[in-house]
Order: sequence, then C-alpha cells, then structure tokens
Amino acid sequence: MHAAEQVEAKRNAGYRAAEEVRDGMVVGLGTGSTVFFAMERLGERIIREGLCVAGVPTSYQAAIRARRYGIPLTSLDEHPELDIAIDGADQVDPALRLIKGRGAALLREKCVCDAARSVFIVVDPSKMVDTLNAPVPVEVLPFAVEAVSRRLAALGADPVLREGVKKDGPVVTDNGNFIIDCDFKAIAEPGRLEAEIASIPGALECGLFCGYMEKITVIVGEEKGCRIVSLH
Ligand SMILES: O=C[C@H](O)[C@H](O)[C@H](O)COP(=O)(O)O
Repeated sequence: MHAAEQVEAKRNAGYRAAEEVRDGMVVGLGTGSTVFFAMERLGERIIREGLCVAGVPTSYQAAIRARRYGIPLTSLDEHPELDIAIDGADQVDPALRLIKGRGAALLREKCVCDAARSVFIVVDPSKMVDTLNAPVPVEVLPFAVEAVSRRLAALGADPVLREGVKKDGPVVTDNGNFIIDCDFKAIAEPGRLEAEIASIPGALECGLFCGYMEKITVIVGEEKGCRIVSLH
C-alpha cells in the first residue's frame, strides 16, 4: 500500500469509528495518526448534528486535537466508566490482541481501554498480523530504568531506551516516565508476556493489550471503505 492509499485507509477507519458515537456518550480518545480522523469526523458531527459528547484524552496530543475539533473534554476522574473508546494500534493479531505505544501514550490508553464498555480500534491493513512481533514499549519509572532493563532482558528482550526526536536524551512521557522498547521477535504467548512484564516493579505498563478482545471491535480501513473484525 502506497503512502497516499494508507492515509485514505486510516481516514476510512477513523471516519467509520466516529459514526459509532451516540448523543450523550463519553468517549475515550486515543492517540496517533488514525484516531486523528475519528476526531475530525466527530468534530464535524458535533457541529452538523448538535451531538452532545465529552472526550477523555489519552495524551496532550489527543487533548490538543480534541480542542481543535471542538470536542468538549472531561477526565477519567469525572467519568471512570466510558461508553466507548476509539484508539489506534501498532499491531493486531487474529485473537484481537494488540501492541500499542508507538506514540508513548500506552499507559493512559490502557486505563481508557479498561474503563470503556466497548473499544473501537482503527487501523490500516498493514497493522493486521498473524503473530505479534513488533517491539513492545514499556513505560518505566525513571528511578528504576536500569533495574527494569535487566529484568526485561532476562525475559528475552533487547531493551532500548527510547530517544527523543528534536530533543536530546530519553523520551519523557506525558506522565513523566521513560519508554523502553523491547524487541521479543515473534511473541508466542502475548498474554503471559504481558503478565510477566506487569510483575516487574518500576515497569508501569506495557504496550501489550491482551485482555480486552471481548469488547474490542477492529475497524480495518481499506482504500475504499472498511472491514470490521470482532469476536462477538
Ligand atoms: O502511543 C500511541 C498509540 O498506541 C497509537 O494509538 C498507536 O501507536 C497507533 O498509532 P497510529 O494510528 O499513528 O499508527
């Protein structure tokens, strides 16, 4: 798929997800280039249909974009249960397990995914894989970065501290933490790996999302239209 076709696929997925939002809903707003299109369409619907919604942003990026599109913002504290969340992913496998976190927003994204009754994951076809094999981002407490790196290496990763672009030194997340990218190659048991990473003190969250397949619907944008994948 060429770059222009990929943009169209993302647009189709995002626009389709925005149609799932109903009047009065509280919506988790994910981070990244595909959710961008969902927010754009949601903003249009707010103006065109007078839709009354509120969004819980998962990052500064999501908050800034939501404001730009006129989506009123609220917080997870105000709404610990969300009607719906719309988010992107880096990889999706046939069991609808995900790798997320290319944009370093995985910690808040997992909180929002957990809080939402239903989750719409918007992707282009390149994200659909048979076996998860992308590097898994892990958000790490800076105090424990070396200790956590050793533990991740012992699990078979090749841990790399994520460096900033247009910023010297490590990426600092919206929560003030670091990101370690862990290449495990093909991941045979993603759920088990997620649990093992979760057991490391100082590893605050990882980009594996394996426990949400029941409420996830994946919208795979194509060059024309989209394909819906769900297990329910
Ligand atoms: O931290 C970033 C998020 O997990 C994104 O949702 C994910 O990386 C997908 O982003 P994009 O839609 O730009 O490919």
